[in-house]
Amino acid sequence: MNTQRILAHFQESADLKTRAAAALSQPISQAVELMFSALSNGNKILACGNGGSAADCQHFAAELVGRFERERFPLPAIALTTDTSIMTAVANDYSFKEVFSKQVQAFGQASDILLAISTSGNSPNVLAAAEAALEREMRIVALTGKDGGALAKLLTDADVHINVPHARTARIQEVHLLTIHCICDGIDVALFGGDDE
Ligand SMILES: O=C(CO)[C@@H](O)[C@H](O)[C@H](O)[C@H](O)COP(=O)(O)O
Ligand SMILES: [Zn+2]
Repeated sequence: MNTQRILAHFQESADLKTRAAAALSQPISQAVELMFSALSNGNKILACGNGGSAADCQHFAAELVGRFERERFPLPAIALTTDTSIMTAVANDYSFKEVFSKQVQAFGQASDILLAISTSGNSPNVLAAAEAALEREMRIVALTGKDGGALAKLLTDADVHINVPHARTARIQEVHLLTIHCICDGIDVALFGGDDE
């Protein structure tokens, strides 16, 4: 394979990360505050998304329940993407659109947080989960790209929108993962202190 193509991927990803830092640092900081406050009050975080974003949900839950960089007690985060029995039953008996919203209705409580990840902001099952979360008086942290899609329009002033300024799904996902690591670090700093206390 032509290595120029590989170099172009690295360059585009690095350029986007540099460009996105200024735009995203404020909403990422708001997401940390919202999540830390919810966790401190005994609430939990539910996460949903499709494909690569499903992997991001699991990655995030692993870092909260296990650990990120510091030794600490487990924090309650659940990826709604992992139980194949629930997902196949709901998809088979109702619709794929409801695979996350049924779980939000089952597990979500007022003041819990839904981490909704969609590069287009238009995945019907993520939108249904967001609607179910709002009905339950949960707050939403939305990770999107492109124009934020229909998800952007659902959010209220109490929610946080982290919108990656790019059109390419892979590039957006790469910034979503960096954002997730920033959030995990922010929660650790809120718990234990750090350079920016
Ligand atoms: O990882 C990738 C593409 O990089 C894919 O698996 C991608 O996540 C899937 O096509 C998703 O269904 C896209 O959904 P969304 O980000 O638009 O909500
Ligand atoms: Zn991907």
